[in-house]
Order: sequence, then structure tokens, then C-alpha cells
Amino acid sequence: MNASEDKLAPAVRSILATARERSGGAERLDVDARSFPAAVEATEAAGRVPVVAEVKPTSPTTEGERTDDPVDLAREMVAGGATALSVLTEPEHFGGSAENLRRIRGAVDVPVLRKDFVVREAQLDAVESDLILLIARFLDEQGTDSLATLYEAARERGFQPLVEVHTREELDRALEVGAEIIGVNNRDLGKLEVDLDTFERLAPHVPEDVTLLAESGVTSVADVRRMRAAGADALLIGTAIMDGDVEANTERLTTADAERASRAAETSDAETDAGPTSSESTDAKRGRAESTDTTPRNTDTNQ
Ligand SMILES: O=C(O)c1ccccc1NCC(=O)[C@H](O)[C@H](O)COP(=O)(O)O
Repeated sequence: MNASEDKLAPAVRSILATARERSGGAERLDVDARSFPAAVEATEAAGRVPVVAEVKPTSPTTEGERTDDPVDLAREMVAGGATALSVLTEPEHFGGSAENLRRIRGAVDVPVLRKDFVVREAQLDAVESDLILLIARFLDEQGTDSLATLYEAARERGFQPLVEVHTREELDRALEVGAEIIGVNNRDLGKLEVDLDTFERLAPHVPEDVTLLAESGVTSVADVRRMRAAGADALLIGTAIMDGDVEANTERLTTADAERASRAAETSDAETDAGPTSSESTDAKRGRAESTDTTPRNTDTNQ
């Protein structure tokens, strides 16, 4: 065990140890991916909150396991307005499988994220997906490929990599490899504690041309508004959607920002041709950096 692994929660150490042993696919994949940024834009245009709804049968922090057919759950999420789906493929700790992902991607037309702990290039070839998760904390370690290697390998296969970060140092590494889609995980994999401040701290340092997700711990309409006000282009939500009526939960969270959307539309209507576009005026309310210059912009105080 290396020094940084020593700081991981035991469940996460076990996930990582299993991930290191997992085999890859038989042949190199060539994916024709559905565009995630385009799906986010379409959701915004429709006045809804872009939500990546997660098919998460169980996890180290969840009691029990949801045993419904994952395809039924996925269809309910899409019916509730999900922009994209996240599908756990990790079997031992999250009850996922590559087969679940294959079936779900065949049954829906939204982009699908493969949520797993991929640490070596060959593991990219296990199953096709539109987005693939690369967790910065787990890469550049002994026994894993580097983030840069995996990022390039994923892009060469046609995947859209979602680089997950939790600290400023990880964010800087994500930006260095040129990540265009970044997720700030509010869950600390060291202690498994969730703190939404994490996103608020890091978002101002993410350039506006990056599609930015707030991941984990979003449980309510108030949390959705809070993450949106801090600059989230989209939210990745698992437990709060899986717990109970999946379609109703998704619908509630994707319509959480309706008031803000109608305010943005009103502002846009009132602007002349020379004024800013509605998306510019919406972005200007958030605390994101315009480029790699990390000066925070004004935050939205109307929330
Ligand atoms: O969710 C867990 O218990 C967990 C434990 C250890 C490592 C990762 C874990 N979750 C992975 C995730 O990224 C979440 O499933 C995802 O962000 C959704 O989070 P939530 O909305 O809080 O279920």
C-alpha cells in the first residue's frame, strides 16, 4: 500500500484493490459517442436542470440493494427528464455490471456514463459508453496508468472522459491534461463524508468552457439550486433519485431551477441584439473563471 492509499476509507481501498485486478476487454473499442455538452445545452434551452441520474443498485454508504431491472430504472429516469445516465459497472461494491450498461445504452437515447474505477488502459475496452469516468485521485499511482495516458487513450477510442476531482491539486492535473468535462466530487474518498462546500471552493477555478458537474451529496431542491448558483452546468445524482419513486425524484430535481430559468428567459427577452446572450447572462451570475485565469466572477446572490 502506498502513502496516499493509506488515507483512503477501507471500503475504497478494497474497491481500488479489486479494480487493479480487473481484466480489460478482448479488443480495442471504437465508440460513436452521444454528445454530453450538446445534451446539457438542450436541457438548459428547455428550461430544466441538466441532471445525470445514476443507476446505483447499492454502495458502501447505502443500506440494502435495489433489485429492480436497471433498464426499467433507466427508462424512468429519462421519463423524469434526466439529461444523461450514469451506470455503475463495478460489481462487488456497487452491484453493477457491464451487461447493465450495455442493456441500458441500447434502451435509451441519452448519453450514458460508465461509472467505474478504471485504472489501466485495457479496462477502457470492457464495454462501450458515451462518457467514461477517470478518477484523478486513483491515477498516477503505482500499479495504475497515468491520468494523461488514460485520458488520451479514452479520447482515441471515442469516449468523452469525465475527470473527477476533489482537491485543487487534482483539478490542476485535470486541467493540465486538457479535460473538457470535469466533475467535482463532494464525497471525500478518504473519509466517505459529503460536503457541498467542496464544489463551491473549486468551481471558481474551473474555466467556463469546461462542462462542470457537481457530484455526490445532492439530496434536495435546495442543494440543486445551491450547486447551480455555484456554477454547476450539471449535477450527478444517485442516492436521492434511487431512493423511492425514481421518475418522480428525477422530475423534482430537474425542475428545481425553473424559477431561475424563467428569470434568465425574461432577461434575454429584455436584451437588445447588442446585449449579452441568455447563456452569457446566466453564466455571469455564477462563480466560474472565464479561462485558465482563475479570477472568480460574480456569484449569484439571488438564490
Ligand atoms: O456512494 C458511495 O457510497 C461511494 C463510496 C465509495 C466510493 C464511491 C462512492 N460513490 C461513487 C459516486 O461517485 C456516487 O455514486 C455518485 O457521485 C452519486 O452520489 P450520491 O448522489 O451521493 O449517491
